[in-house]
Amino acid sequence: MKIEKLRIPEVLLITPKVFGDSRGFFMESWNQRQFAEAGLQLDFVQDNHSRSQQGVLRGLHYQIHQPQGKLVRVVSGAVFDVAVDLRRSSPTFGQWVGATLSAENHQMLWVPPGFAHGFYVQSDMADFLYKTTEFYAPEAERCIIWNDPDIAVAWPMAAGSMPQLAAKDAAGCAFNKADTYS
Ligand SMILES: Cc1cn([C@H]2C[C@H](O)[C@@H](COP(=O)(O)OP(=O)(O)O[C@H]3O[C@@H](C)C(=O)[C@@H](O)[C@H]3O)O2)c(=O)[nH]c1=O
Repeated sequence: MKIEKLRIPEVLLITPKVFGDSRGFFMESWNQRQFAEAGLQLDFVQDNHSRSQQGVLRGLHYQIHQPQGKLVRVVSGAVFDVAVDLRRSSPTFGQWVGATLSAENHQMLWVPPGFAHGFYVQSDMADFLYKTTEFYAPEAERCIIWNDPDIAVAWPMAAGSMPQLAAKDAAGCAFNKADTYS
């Protein structure tokens, strides 16, 4: 398992070792010891699975209380996955990083607590799996609008095209009015 820091160094891109053979493949999708060696002692409490069709965008989501760390991956299809730093004390506050996660590249992203998270589905369909370090807390849920001009995520979609959004995501908050972390 290779664990790399991205431009925002707390966000990690994980490339598992994939053992292919005539039956298919095997990989470890989570290894507590290797994350501990990389400085992250994580206790996951929830595993989630969502399926989305092409053009769906979910995000940019976070929980202002009980902030969740998320270890995210794709087991069918491909998405562009994004983490936005919402920690006011951080030198990268308001910045984003992204990576393409797919069933083909098997890569995972570690999105730490203190970040908003979202993804855009590029394949016909995508199955998205993630582990979280805190339970779902709907009253603490917040959403920043996906196309906020200050954050300016470079979503891989044609200029002027609109993603498919949940009503709550279409009504997401502007970054400059959003609740953030200290
Ligand atoms: C996230 C979540 C939702 N739900 C329920 C609430 C709702 O009725 C239904 C669909 O929820 P949502 O529309 O919020 O699902 P979704 O838009 O997929 O929300 C997720 O988006 C990605 C980007 C994240 O980062 C996640 O943390 C989470 O916010 O599932 C749970 O029961 N537990 C959960 O942990």
